[in-house]
Amino acid sequence: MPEQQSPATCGHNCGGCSSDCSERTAPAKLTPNSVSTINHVIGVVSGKGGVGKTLVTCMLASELRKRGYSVGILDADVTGPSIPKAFGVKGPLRGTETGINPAITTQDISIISTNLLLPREDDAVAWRGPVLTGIIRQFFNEVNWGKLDYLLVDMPPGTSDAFLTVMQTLPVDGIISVSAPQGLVGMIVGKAINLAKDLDVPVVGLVENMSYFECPDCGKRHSIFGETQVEEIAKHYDIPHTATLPINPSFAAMVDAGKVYDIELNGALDTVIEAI
Ligand SMILES: Nc1ncnc2c1ncn2[C@@H]1O[C@H](COP(=O)(O)OP(=O)(O)OP(=O)(O)O)[C@@H](O)[C@H]1O
Repeated sequence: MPEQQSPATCGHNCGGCSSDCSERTAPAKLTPNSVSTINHVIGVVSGKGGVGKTLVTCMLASELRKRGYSVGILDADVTGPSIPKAFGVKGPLRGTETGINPAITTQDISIISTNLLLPREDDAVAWRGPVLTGIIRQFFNEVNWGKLDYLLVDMPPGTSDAFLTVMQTLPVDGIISVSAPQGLVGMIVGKAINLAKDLDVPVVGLVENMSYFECPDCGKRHSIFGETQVEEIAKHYDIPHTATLPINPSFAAMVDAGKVYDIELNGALDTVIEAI
């Protein structure tokens, strides 16, 4: 949690202080730049790394786009960005007087990501918390997003600086949590859900990724990582909409080939899409 300041050291920066003092004001939310309007900001979070949050972000963006919405993705995973590769887009990006132009995929999805700003996509990013959070803010309010129905924010794993910055300074309408059917994952995902609730950000959906594997020969479903927990977690945390995704090697292959848009979901994420 943010540090608690004493009245003597108070800098009137409520976003960086957990004190519940009488002068506390809600942290101001950022607004997009003068050429941009964004109708809905949705965070995709997990708490635990490697559960498929980026894949789910890309799938949700693609599905929304296929339904005719204008969509952008803000890759808030500043040190481990993978959204551009999944869509097969590269930098460099160009700037204008109002801000930086996002990369646009062939399907017209706008993307901003650290990887689009680096000379080489495997260049390491070794920035500390304040720099990372500054970049996330700039990715929101110094990018020429234009008119977007949805901006999806792919969060880094965990609940540290980046998570707090997104939840407290971006006008997030709700989050979708991504989980996997392992007890440990469920517990850690719960931390992100609880923190979002503490910050008054509604959790609108839960996607359990790698929920099962369907044998391509006999069609039988196998619970590789354990039995599904999606309904149990949703009930426990009062999350209204759930969806499950199988383990499917073709998903990873499509991501690696930059063709995430072409993955056929066959309605797998419909309940969550309709919730946002
Ligand atoms: N359901 C799935 N079936 C097959 N492969 C998957 C599935 N979900 C994710 N993957 C693959 O697993 C890897 C990790 O997924 P992804 O990058 O989406 O996870 P993440 O939660 O965003 O990770 P990080 O914590 O690093 O941000 C990727 O190679 C991805 O393509």
